[in-house]
Amino acid sequence: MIGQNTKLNENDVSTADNLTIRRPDDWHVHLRDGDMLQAVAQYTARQFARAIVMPNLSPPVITAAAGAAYRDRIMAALPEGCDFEPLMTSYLTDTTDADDLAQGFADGIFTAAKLYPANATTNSAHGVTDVANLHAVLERMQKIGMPLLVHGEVTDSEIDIFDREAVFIERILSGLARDLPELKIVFEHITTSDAVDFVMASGPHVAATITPQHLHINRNAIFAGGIRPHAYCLPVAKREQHRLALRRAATSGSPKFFLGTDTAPHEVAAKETACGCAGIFNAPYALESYATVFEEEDALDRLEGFASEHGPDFYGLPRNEGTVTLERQPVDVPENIAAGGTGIVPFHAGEQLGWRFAG
Ligand SMILES: NC(=O)N[C@@H](CC(=O)O)C(=O)O
Ligand SMILES: [Zn+2]
Ligand SMILES: [Zn+2]
Repeated sequence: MIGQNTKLNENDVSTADNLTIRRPDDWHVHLRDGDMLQAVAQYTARQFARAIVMPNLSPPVITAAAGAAYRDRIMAALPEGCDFEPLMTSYLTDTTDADDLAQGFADGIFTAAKLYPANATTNSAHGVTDVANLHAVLERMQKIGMPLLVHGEVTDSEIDIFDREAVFIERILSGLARDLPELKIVFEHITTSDAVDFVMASGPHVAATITPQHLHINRNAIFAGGIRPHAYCLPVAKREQHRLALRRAATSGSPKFFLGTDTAPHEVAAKETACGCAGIFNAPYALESYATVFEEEDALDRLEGFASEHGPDFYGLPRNEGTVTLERQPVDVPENIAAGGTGIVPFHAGEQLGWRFAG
């Protein structure tokens, strides 16, 4: 719904002063644990009603008991009575037990299960070495309607880092989708036109999340005038042609694409170092960042579908009640957000965005 505007036609999406949409969800977040969880959970809970919480803690969240305990720690990190629901995920390993996983899903502890190819990204050392090891687990997930979430990159060091997503589609994902046609698969944080094409060509059980950073930056941002650790995440940003394909997909109105920020906080000290961690912390200005892209693409009227409808529809969960409003007002993104000793540099640090989250 586009807000009333006294000066302009109220149907003119691109010039309205505010934008009110159904309360959105974030279908891919890293909330971490301990002090970092305490520092960052509020940012996701402020903008989103629900979030799919990644299980790549150290050690990873594998059992239903660990998932339930982590959910309790997340709620304890938020103010009393906070209206936010963390949706927990189980980290798949070579030895995941199908019965345990199905039980965790039936008990409402796990909403989905996450496939990290071993060593693909942060805290994925316990990930899956060969999807063949997961066959029985994936068949069970298909049967019970439990979504599979995928970090879609091969880990073969012989494969160029910019090709790892496309090669993952060829070598692994296309076979999975073919062999398990009813399995709900979310291809997480897609970064290439190859991924967009694959999702579009697949049946209704294959969807994808798209992050703000992959809509805003291409790989040049990582090397702009020097090496830029705060623009580095995995999968790494690709060429401009891929960014443009992602923008078309996100703003297309297709129910196969939905919001997943992949907010991935790392302290400054862990980013600005000889071997900096992968991950961009975008939770504090997530909706403002997406709204900027949708406005640039003349598609503000499609933000609600992407942010608040396609995700729950795919997962088979109810859409949220209530609304949030974005106002057309300049917002200065700070250089650093307090957390731990050195803080975190947020996405868009030092920039001005044109939308303000009004609650
Ligand atoms: N996206 C990232 O660059 N990093 C994530 C892991 C992930 O989502 O792959 C993290 O946990 O830091
Ligand atoms: Zn990932
Ligand atoms: Zn992630």
